Amino acid sequence: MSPPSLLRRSSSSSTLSNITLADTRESSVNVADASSTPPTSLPEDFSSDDSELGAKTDRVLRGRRAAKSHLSPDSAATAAENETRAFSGATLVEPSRQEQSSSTIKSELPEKPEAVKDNVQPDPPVLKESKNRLRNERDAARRKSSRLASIPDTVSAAAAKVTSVLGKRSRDALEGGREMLSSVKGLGRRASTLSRSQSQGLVSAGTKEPLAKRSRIFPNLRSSLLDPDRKADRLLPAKEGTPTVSTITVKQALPKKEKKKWLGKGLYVGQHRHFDGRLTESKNKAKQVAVGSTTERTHLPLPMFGHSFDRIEDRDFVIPYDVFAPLPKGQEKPTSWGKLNHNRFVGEATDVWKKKKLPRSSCMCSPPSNDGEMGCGHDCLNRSMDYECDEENCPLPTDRCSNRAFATLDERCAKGNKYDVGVEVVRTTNRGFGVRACREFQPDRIIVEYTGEIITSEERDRRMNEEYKDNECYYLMSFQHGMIIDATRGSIARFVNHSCEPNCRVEKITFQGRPRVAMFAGPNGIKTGEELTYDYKFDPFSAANVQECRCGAPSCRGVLGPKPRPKETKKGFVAGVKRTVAKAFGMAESEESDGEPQERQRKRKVLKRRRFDEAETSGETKQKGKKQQLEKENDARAARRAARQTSSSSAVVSASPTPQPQLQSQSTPSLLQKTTTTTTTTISTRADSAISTVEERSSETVSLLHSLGSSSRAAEDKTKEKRSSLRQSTLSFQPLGSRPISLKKSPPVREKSSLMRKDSVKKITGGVRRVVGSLKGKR
Ligand SMILES: C[S@@+](CC[C@H](N)C(=O)[O-])C[C@H]1O[C@@H](n2cnc3c(N)ncnc32)[C@H](O)[C@@H]1O
Repeated sequence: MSPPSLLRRSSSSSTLSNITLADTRESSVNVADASSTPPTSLPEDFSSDDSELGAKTDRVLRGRRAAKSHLSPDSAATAAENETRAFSGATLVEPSRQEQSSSTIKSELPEKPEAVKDNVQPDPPVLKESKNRLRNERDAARRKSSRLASIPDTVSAAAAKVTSVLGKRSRDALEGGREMLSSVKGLGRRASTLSRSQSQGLVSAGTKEPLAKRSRIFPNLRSSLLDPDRKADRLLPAKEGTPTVSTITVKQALPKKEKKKWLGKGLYVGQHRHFDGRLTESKNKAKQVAVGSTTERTHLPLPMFGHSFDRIEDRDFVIPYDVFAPLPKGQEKPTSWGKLNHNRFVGEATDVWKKKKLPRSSCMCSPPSNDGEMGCGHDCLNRSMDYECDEENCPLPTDRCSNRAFATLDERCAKGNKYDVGVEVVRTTNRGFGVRACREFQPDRIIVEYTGEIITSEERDRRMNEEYKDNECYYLMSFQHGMIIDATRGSIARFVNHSCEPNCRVEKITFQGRPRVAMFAGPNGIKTGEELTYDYKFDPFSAANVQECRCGAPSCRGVLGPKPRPKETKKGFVAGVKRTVAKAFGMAESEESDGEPQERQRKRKVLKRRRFDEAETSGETKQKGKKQQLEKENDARAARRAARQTSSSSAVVSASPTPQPQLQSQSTPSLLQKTTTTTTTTISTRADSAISTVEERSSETVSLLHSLGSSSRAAEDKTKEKRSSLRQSTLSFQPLGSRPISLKKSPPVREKSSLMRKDSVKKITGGVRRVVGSLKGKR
């Protein structure tokens, strides 16, 4: 009978054990050692009564099993017995191999001492020597075992590193692999994973169901590794007709094959499988038809491979317009900013506003014929007059009218979320705070309203002198009726910086009878992250207020506001210097001045004089003709009036046969004098009233223009031109800087309507005055 130890070794379940067996000299004690793998099968003919050593080893072994499976030593022993029966050497090892391995080991191992052979109780010295030898061998085996065990350790550590950079799914896979490795390690040493799993209640003695449930990724592999019996069972074909306990257990533990559940919603849901992100929608549809794919994508593509072709090929790609990228939290915030999201009239401005109501306007647009097209385009009367359409002044429904900027903005801001607001304050490198877009804005789209306190110019001066005298920045902008928006307490738009090549523009629009100022995207639109800028058209009023511009645009004017006009042209200056030098040296004036021959200069002067004379003459002639005509008319009118008076006062005179002209001529001096005086007075009175009438009427120009309809288009075009020039003055920035403003009173702000009025009034009054003057002169 072969020693139990040898058989125990030969029946090790793991492949590793089998390999080790051929060249390792291990004793029975080695098998029982804590550091070695517990045997999984025992020979059928093994008996614990064979020797005390064997019995001892067996007890130790049973004790360990009990500890690992949390069973009492007795039940462990029972389990071990069951296991012994179940995992017999015959079951696990092929007979030929078994024989071979047994014989190999037998031949390699030293013969048992005689004492052992003869007597079951060996002599103590012999036993001691034997024990020493065994201990040495055991140490050697332990070293080898730990070397083997370190391999899975290294692999496991590497796996842990990889896990940290992978996604959840990949991490799960690796986790499974790692457990697998530790199981391998456990097989080599002490099956640590198994015992841990057992301690966690994942594997119970009877069933492996919970563990099987947990290992979704490699259920078979993992459970077989955790359960060495099962692996052995799988590796070595069991004897026919000898179903073992392990076979039954494995069948029970087999998990159900789980079916992957794809997501039912997400960004790409609905796209067909052959969808190519680089193609247009129509091309994609065509491709789908060509491929014949009808399957819709019901899951998200993995993000790590998304746009990989663009990255690999270093190709540009467009981010969708609705990308929203706000700044991360913790940005520097401006101090001393009182937020005010609507205009507030302050002090006298309220009265001014109440007195000077803006006229109403209305458009006559019709809905566009094509579906989806928007009405109230450039030819909308409201739009051309900078009025916004609403239910009362526009016949189009809201969703067909494109002239509802402020209504849209109000709706957007009411939502109050960051995306709809779309702008945020940002610290710039060299211009203090600025405003950036955290989303994209289409061209001409309204972005943000410029609001603040509406004050009169007097209040502006007071504030500049008293409240803001130590400020570095001012937030004043021209408004309506000579009033000013002071956005020191105002909306975020006050932080928008100037640029000589701006991406936004500022417009004043009358919405429901009230003027409002807002920033609109320029013709190129605004991209996410761009800083908003507009041209301040800054009026510095004096050189002291001129500020250096740091916009960095290629066409930067260098200063905030219009470029300063050069005082003297280089040509004139050079010519002046030349003249001075010539005079100083007593030289005759050079033949050429400013590079022009004197003769030509003289001719030019003569020509100029002649033209001037001609113009004067023709003007005089015209004036003379007009005067004569006027005189004739006046005379006739006076004569008629005199005749009427004469006929009423004296019948004699009327009855006299004296021809009318004579009578006229007789009475001419006194009558004419009187008439002329009356006429002059009447004309001058009329002129005054005409001026006032014109002034009154001009305020109605807006509504008149509207009623004129198509015939007023030409007038509108002119108005448009004027408006563009007006915007410059109306929406220019008020003087900034530390200069006390009241010292140099700012010129009155010219408004659109007032400019129209003044121009037309000037013409009319000029004409009337000329006529009156000529009449006076005649008199
Ligand atoms: C209405 S504030 C704009 C917000 C201001 N940056 C702030 O931090 O409050 C106008 C002031 O900003 C500065 N600024 C704006 N645009 C500028 C530019 N292009 N170059 C230099 N300074 C500019 C000037 O000091 C100007 O007086």
